[in-house]
Amino acid sequence: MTRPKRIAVLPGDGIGPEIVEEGVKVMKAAGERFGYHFEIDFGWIGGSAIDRLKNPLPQETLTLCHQADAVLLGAVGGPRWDQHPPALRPEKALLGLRKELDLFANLRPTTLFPGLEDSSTLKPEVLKGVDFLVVRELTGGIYFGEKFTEDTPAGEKATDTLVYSETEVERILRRAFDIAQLRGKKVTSVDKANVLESSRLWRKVADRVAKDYPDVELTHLLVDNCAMQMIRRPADFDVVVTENMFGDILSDEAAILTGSIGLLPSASLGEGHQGLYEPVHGSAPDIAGQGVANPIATILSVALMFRYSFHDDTVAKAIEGAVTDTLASGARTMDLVSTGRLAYSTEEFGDKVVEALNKYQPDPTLPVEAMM
Ligand SMILES: NC(=O)C1=CN([C@@H]2O[C@H](COP(=O)(O)OP(=O)(O)OC[C@H]3O[C@@H](n4cnc5c(N)ncnc54)[C@H](O)[C@@H]3O)[C@@H](O)[C@H]2O)C=CC1
Ligand SMILES: CC(C)CC(=O)C(=O)O
Ligand SMILES: [Mg+2]
Repeated sequence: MTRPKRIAVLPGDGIGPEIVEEGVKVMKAAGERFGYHFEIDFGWIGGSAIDRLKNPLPQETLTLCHQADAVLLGAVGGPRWDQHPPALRPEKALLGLRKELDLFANLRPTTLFPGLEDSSTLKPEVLKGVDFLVVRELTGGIYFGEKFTEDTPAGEKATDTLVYSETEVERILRRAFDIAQLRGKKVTSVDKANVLESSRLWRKVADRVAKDYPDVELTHLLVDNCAMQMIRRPADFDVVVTENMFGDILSDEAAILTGSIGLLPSASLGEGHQGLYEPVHGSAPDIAGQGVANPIATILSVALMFRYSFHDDTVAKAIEGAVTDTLASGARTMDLVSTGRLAYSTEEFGDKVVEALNKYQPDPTLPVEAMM
């Protein structure tokens, strides 16, 4: 039996096309091995869409995404478009797409691959046992609030507003608690309730929601303290739930626990099965076009696509296992390589993962990942 799936693929800007090519390669290899047939539609987004169609998020791209079972995205943005007006910036497309598909829950898993302890700038003993999930609210908060600039006697004045409704806060907290029940049963809710009204609402809702999950332990942390604890005692965290901007910042920090931001995947989900899968990192203009970007974050995002949109943990685990095996064989991209060792190109690493995927034997003793 072949399972048909329609995938919208949006390579975007900078290293986006390079890493997405490897993600698609692994997705197709997984499809061949595990009986999926993919119909792939490529779409323009971000700066490349501005250049071609004068619109960072063209209607045809939105239509492809609406029709798809899942969306795979590279990254958007770059210095070329940094002076554009707000509505014509590449990043506007990403925010618009997340909002349009109502993907309010951004899952950003942080785990340490065996053998990569030396790639992190932190001490190996601090990293032992790191395995947590940042659940970031993705369609509200300061990135979506009213913003404007005005001329005043004190010069130009710029305003960004941070707004959250109880409904928005409750649905992301419930998602975090639901996931925690399937993991380590610990939720750390991160806010700035000593200063922000929106955070006081967040904390009040978190306390109320927690009453429905008596088996899950809730801890509140102020975001500044959380930023510190995350690198001081990272193995203590299980599910970290927070608002949009705090989650954006904390998840980049979390990348350093694993060795590189080139390793962190993400899944953006709403109420249904459809999801947007993309690396946590950006378009990395500093290394774009050189064939040296780490494709692992994108490949692991494909694994999350199988897990969350196709509810197929076997394939997700096979892809994750293939990445683990490839790293165990000593293959490293430039961001992970230790001095004196040879780095694989983006393409070579992708080929290695496909090779490992074709050889991968599932471990029958491993439990099937608990899924929502
Ligand atoms: N989801 C998205 O599309 C995102 C887009 N951006 C955009 O990307 C552009 C660059 O932003 P930055 O702040 O430089 O963040 P970035 O994440 O693109 O890069 C930060 C650093 O990490 C490195 N890096 C990132 N991904 C890598 C990979 N796969 N392999 C090896 N090294 C990697 C880069 O070379 C750079 O030194 C900006 O225009 C920004 O707005 C930033 C974050 C997310
Ligand atoms: C446009 C930005 C909000 C993208 C970003 O940094 C992210 O989602 O991590
Ligand atoms: Mg970010």
